Amino acid sequence: MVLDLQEEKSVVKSIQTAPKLSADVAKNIVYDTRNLNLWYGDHHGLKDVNLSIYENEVTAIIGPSGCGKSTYLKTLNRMVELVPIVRTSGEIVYRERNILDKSYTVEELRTRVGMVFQKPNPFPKSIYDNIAYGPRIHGIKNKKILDEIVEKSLRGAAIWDEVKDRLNQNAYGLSGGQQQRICIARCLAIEPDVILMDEPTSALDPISTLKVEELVQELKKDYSIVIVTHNMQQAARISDRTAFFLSGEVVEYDKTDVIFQTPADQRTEDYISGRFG
Ligand SMILES: Nc1ncnc2c1ncn2[C@@H]1O[C@H](COP(=O)(O)OP(=O)(O)OP(=O)(O)O)[C@@H](O)[C@H]1O
Repeated sequence: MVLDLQEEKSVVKSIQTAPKLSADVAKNIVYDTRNLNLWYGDHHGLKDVNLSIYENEVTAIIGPSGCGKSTYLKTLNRMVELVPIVRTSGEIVYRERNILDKSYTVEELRTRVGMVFQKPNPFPKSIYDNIAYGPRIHGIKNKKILDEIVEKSLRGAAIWDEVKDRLNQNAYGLSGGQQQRICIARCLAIEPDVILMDEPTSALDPISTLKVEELVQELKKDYSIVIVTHNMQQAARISDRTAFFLSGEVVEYDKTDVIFQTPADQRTEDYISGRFG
């Protein structure tokens, strides 16, 4: 599909304006997960999960290995469907529509919900082409518009100053921390509504980790962020709400201060004080 300049501008405008419709924002809930159950074959991976994700907040998902954190995150963009043996029941209402309903296409969902993975995974392309990839798929070919999107996204991911003079160099030449911010910029280039992050700093050194954490704080002004982390200090530092998962269940979900200072459930207290996990 080739668009003329006027059409491209209108595509850009619709991508930029669509996700943040105020009429969508009943009670500021972005995702409302209702009685979600998930099975991998016979294994009951998520059990009656009820969880609301709020707009312009950072929501942390914590819990010991194998408790279902990544599984839950991957239901929010339906990536979990890539596993053929997966079955789900319940609802995940995103902006007032159930995304588990077959009429909701994955393609539509992925224009709204971006994802950043544990290991930085830039494409083996130039920095510029990494960022322009998504917009090009959406039909944007005009160089000036792509230039603007690339700069805005790299600025948004706090890496513009570091890469602006080498946009045509391969992204693989960057450090791990820089690559992760390129991946975040790539995510921003499609103007998502929500950003899902699956342990985005676990492969990074402490300084890069700090930069990504600062970035997450900045990004929540414009996006809603759900972050899976093993690092409880990180959850305490950067999230507004925290959900503690155990064996596929949400044991406790509350404001992060409450979870870390006055948890209601003994199992939460035991976990955050390092007694297990
Ligand atoms: N593709 C799969 N097929 C079968 N079982 C799976 C699959 N992926 C995950 N599981 C199982 O589902 C449960 C939850 O896994 P999940 O990866 O969501 O946990 P997690 O809390 O993210 O763990 P970790 O912190 O180790 O990444 C585990 O028992 C895991 O073995």
